[in-house]
Amino acid sequence: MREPASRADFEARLRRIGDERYHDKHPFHGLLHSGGCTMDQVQAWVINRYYYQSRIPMKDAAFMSRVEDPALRRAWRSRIEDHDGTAENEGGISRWLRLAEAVNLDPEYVASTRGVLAGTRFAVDAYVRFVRDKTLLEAVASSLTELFAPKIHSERIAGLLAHYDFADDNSTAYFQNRLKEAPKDVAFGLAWVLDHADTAEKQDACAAALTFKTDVLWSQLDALHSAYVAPARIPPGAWQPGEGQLEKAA
Ligand SMILES: O=C(O)c1cc(C(=O)O)c2c(n1)C(=O)C(=O)c1cc(C(=O)O)[nH]c1-2
Repeated sequence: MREPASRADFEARLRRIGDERYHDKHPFHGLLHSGGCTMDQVQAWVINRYYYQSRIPMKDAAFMSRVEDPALRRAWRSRIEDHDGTAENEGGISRWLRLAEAVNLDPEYVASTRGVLAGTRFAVDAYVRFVRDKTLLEAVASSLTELFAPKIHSERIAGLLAHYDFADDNSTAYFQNRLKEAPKDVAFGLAWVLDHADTAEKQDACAAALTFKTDVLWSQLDALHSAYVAPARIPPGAWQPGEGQLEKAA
């Protein structure tokens, strides 16, 4: 029988997956963060990325519906509140729609998810299904891309503020908040995975789940890049620049 890797080696294996495959290395993020995106491309990103945001609490609800341990459900449920909000706190979805307004998109249009690329839908829906259908261990492991998210959120805040007129504390509030919320989630998720992946096979399954998730993220940006960056090839039915605007440009 194969021995499982030590905790430290297993964690290093998971972190290497992020080093090699996380979507901070995708060329679309290079464009966005360096000020190279046109406003049409920024709008396309906001519209498509909303679909990911909108599905995250649904995948967390799918996860929780399968958890029998009340302590695990209690640790997990703040993820849903972070996105959907509470009576006291605005959630991430509403913050994302503030970003939509700041880039002159009609938030109702964005929330309708009309015009979202098929490639975005396929990738995001696959993530929700993965979490619904795989083991709880694989589901938690697939959330661990958030280990690598604070770096990209910091880069994004700095890049947007430096390069785009729409960027300010209001429009970047989503990312500012994630910097506060994500560390507690990922510390819990990582410890849970390290505790529960107690065989070599389970460790392999966790690595595969995290790899799958990096593919989910990368594929969304591939779809966006192919549709909206020259030579742009917008698929039938997808958002066309000029649609869903808050107000007509003067
Ligand atoms: O901007 C990003 O690059 C990024 C990446 C990820 C991620 O790594 O999945 C998440 C987020 N943002 C995010 O804001 C978020 O709320 C989130 C939840 C999850 C998850 O898998 O449960 N990932 C992410």
